[in-house]
Formats: sequence, C-alpha cells, structure tokens
Amino acid sequence: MGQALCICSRSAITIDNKRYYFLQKLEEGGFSYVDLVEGAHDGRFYALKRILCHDREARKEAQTEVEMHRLFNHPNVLSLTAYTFMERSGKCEAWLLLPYISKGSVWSVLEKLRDKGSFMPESRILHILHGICEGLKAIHDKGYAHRDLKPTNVLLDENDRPFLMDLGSMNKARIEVRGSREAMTVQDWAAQRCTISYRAPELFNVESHCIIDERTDIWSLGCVLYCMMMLEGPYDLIFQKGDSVALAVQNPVSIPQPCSYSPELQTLLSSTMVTNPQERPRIGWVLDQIKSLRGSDGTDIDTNRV
Ligand SMILES: Nc1ncnc2c1ncn2[C@@H]1O[C@H](COP(=O)(O)OP(=O)(O)OP(=O)(O)O)[C@@H](O)[C@H]1O
Repeated sequence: MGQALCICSRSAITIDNKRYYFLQKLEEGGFSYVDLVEGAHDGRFYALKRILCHDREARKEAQTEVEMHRLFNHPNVLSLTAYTFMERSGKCEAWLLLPYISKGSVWSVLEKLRDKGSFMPESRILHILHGICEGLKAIHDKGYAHRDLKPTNVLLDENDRPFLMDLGSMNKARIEVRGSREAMTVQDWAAQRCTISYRAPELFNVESHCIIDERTDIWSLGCVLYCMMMLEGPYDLIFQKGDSVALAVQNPVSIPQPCSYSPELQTLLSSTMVTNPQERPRIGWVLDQIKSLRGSDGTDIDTNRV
C-alpha cells in the first residue's frame, strides 16, 4: 500500500503493480475529484479520490485522511485499498483508491425519494442508522471523532449497509480548550472542516475553557436522522436563506407535525439534538435505543416501498 503509482495511459493507472481503468467521473468538488475505475486484475469497481494539495497544510490534511482510514477495519467505515501522493510539475495530488459503494450517498438516496414524492420507511431509517452508529462507535472507541458526519458522507451499498467516509476532518475526540486563543483556533478549524448545517452548537462559539468531545458527532447524527425523516437537514433551509445557523442551534429542534414516524423515533431524535454537549448522550446509549426500537432480531428492514 502506498507504493509506486503511475499513469500508464490516458485511461489507466497502476497502483501497487495493479492496473485500474478509468470508467467515468463520479464527483467534482473544489479541491477533489472522484472517478469510477475498474481493477484489471479483479474486475471490481473502485472510487479514485484525487485531492489537490495546494500547499503543505493541504498535503498534511490528506495524509491525515489516509492515516484515519488505515486506523479502522470495520464493516461500517470505508476502507482504503491503496493510496499515493503524486508530485507533478511542482503540484501535489493525494490519490486515494477506495472500494466503490454502488448506491451512492444517503443524500442521493434521499434526493431520489423526494423527487418521487416518497419517503423513507421507519424500518429502513433504523437499519441505516444502526450501521452508522456501529461505525461511529468504532471511531469513538478508538478515541477519535468524525467531525463531519452528514448525509453526503455516508455511502450505502446494495443492501443498504452504510459506510462512513470522508475521514479528512477526523481528529482526537477530546479537545481541551485552555484560553481564548485556543478557543479561537478550534472555532476557526471547525468553521473550515465541519459542515455548517451539521455542526454541533459548541463549535460555533467555542468557550475559553471547555472540553470538546466526540459528542459533536452525536449532534450531527441527530441531523442525519432528521434528514432521513424529513428528506432535508434541520438547518438546510436556514442556511439557504442566509439566516444564522449558530443562533438556530441554540433552540430545541422542532419536529414538523403531524409526523408519521413513531413517537419513540421522534424522542430519539430530540435526545441526540441537545444543545448542551454535557447533556447529550454518547454513542453506546444511542445504539441501545436503536436496538430496542428495532426489536431483538434487528431484521425489520423493508425497502420495498422505495
Ligand atoms: N467509495 C465511493 N463509492 C461511491 N461513491 C463515492 C465514493 N467515494 C466518494 N464517492 C462520491 O463522491 C462524493 C464526494 O466524496 P468525498 O466526500 O470523499 O469528497 P470531498 O471532496 O471530501 O467532498 P466534501 O468536501 O463535499 O465532503 C461522495 O458524496 C460520493 O457521492
């Protein structure tokens, strides 16, 4: 892993002596591109994420993303098949080769449901949420936090198994803030790395003396749950209108009524989206709630309606 990778023709690359053929573009962002490629040796599909590292800091961040992937070997955390750093004409690109996850992101699934005027059944929400929580637990148990959990950063395979991805914002779960300068550093970092409409309240105005922990992810998890229920994030509209998300997250989340989901699921949502991080539950508690909502066998998935 991480050894020689070179371009052998316009449409093929070689990674660790294995050839991959370019098939099509999947996504194009400000500083990264994701392409679909096929392994010549195994006929499998992979996603090749290329991150443009415009300076030393960006290169360090890409290196962190690689290292975070390599920390985990869990069915709900996306693995890294191979990687390399390409240096060409003074420019650097980090290339991450990832298994291709066929159904795309949770967000793209929700968009399709919205376009059809449909919705996500509760059993399917619980199934997906369960997998997301298992992945988060693996991350939290190792002392890390994801910090950018959102529906575009969760991929689904053909069986609706979720994979947490985009580990570039991940860092140590416990951040001790001592003084206003450190508080400002954390706040500036969060403004850059944690998507605003899924960002935990304590990251908007970081207090001078406080502990930030992995419960920032529990807030984002609540926003993801809301999104699966309502087909849009709780603060998407506020952000789109140009209103203050920082202010909105200070109030208890309001669940549009009438709501067709069970009161238990609504309670779970409210329990995760608690403004005060000290009153927010940890992932183990959330998992227990989901298990009891799903019943002991956990086989309640019903995807026929979507
Ligand atoms: N392994 C994969 N399988 C299938 N699709 C993928 C895969 N990796 C990435 N994608 C697609 O590419 C999109 C962008 O990927 P990713 O989030 O890693 O890039 P990014 O530049 O960090 O994006 P952002 O900064 O917007 O979060 C995903 O939302 C997904 O649609």
